[in-house]
Amino acid sequence: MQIQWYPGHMNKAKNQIQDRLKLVDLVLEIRDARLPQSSTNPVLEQIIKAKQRIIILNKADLADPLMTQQWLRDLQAQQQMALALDAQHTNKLQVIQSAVQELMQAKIQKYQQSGVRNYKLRAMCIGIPNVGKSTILNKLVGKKVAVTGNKPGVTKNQNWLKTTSNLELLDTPGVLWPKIDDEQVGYNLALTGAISDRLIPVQDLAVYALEFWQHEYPDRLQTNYQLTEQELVLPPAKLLVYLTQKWTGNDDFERASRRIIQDIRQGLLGQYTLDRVQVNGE
Ligand SMILES: Nc1nc2c(ncn2[C@@H]2O[C@H](COP(=O)(O)OP(=O)(O)OP(=O)(O)O)[C@@H](O)[C@H]2O)c(=O)[nH]1
Repeated sequence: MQIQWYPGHMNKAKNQIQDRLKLVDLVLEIRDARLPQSSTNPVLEQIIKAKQRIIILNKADLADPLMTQQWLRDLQAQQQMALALDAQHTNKLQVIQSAVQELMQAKIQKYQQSGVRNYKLRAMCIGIPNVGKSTILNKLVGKKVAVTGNKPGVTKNQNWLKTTSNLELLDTPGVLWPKIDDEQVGYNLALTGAISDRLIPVQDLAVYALEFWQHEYPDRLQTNYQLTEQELVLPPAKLLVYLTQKWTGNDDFERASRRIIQDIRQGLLGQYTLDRVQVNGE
């Protein structure tokens, strides 16, 4: 798989995030609920760890609800505050405000004890492209704000965006590039549209998706594509051949592959979570 990755990018992202971290009390780390693992960066994880953090599994409306619950339990078991969100269809993000107050309890108490009333809690949104950072920022602020974070170096003076509570947000979200040294992570990111699927041959992506659905959600695959029991268990590459012939009447594998990927993105194959929680013994 050819995915361009240069250490320079990583260093730049690392330095930018590190600089901005000094300005905030906490980090709102936005992940894709379908990819709680693949949509983060293990290297930058070390830097962020130093700060108080709330992990937001966004796009929960697209993810498998049972898996989301398992992921939340898993994160909470690691003493990590985490919540699931559908920022697209939720107007008020009170759930984030409440989590911030809970996480910052000790700091709030200190302010209160020293008689400071108009204290602010400052946060930064962080996340890989397309996870919903702008959507969340806009909704927390209550209006559409220009987000300049994806253009490194543009913003010199940091602006603070006010929300309806005592939370203020840095106007430049930190872009957390995914670390793609694992082929499966690349496939997961491409399937959800987090990275361009031109980076991976479309047929490979379709075969990967078929294999995943055969394994995790066979009923939906069977119903949606009207497969017999025998067809459902074909090796995934053979299943793609079968579907291609059925749909295109010829060997237009690319068209059939695109259809499968489109069906997944449009939700025709249901809610799904590509990163599975590792349960002990698995
Ligand atoms: N279904 C669904 N879509 C969402 C949700 N949140 C955001 N989106 C959509 O996901 C796409 C990306 O959202 P953005 O808010 O632009 O994401 P971003 O992280 O700021 O993206 P970059 O600017 O690329 O870094 C948009 O089409 C949003 O409408 C959600 O909770 N559910």
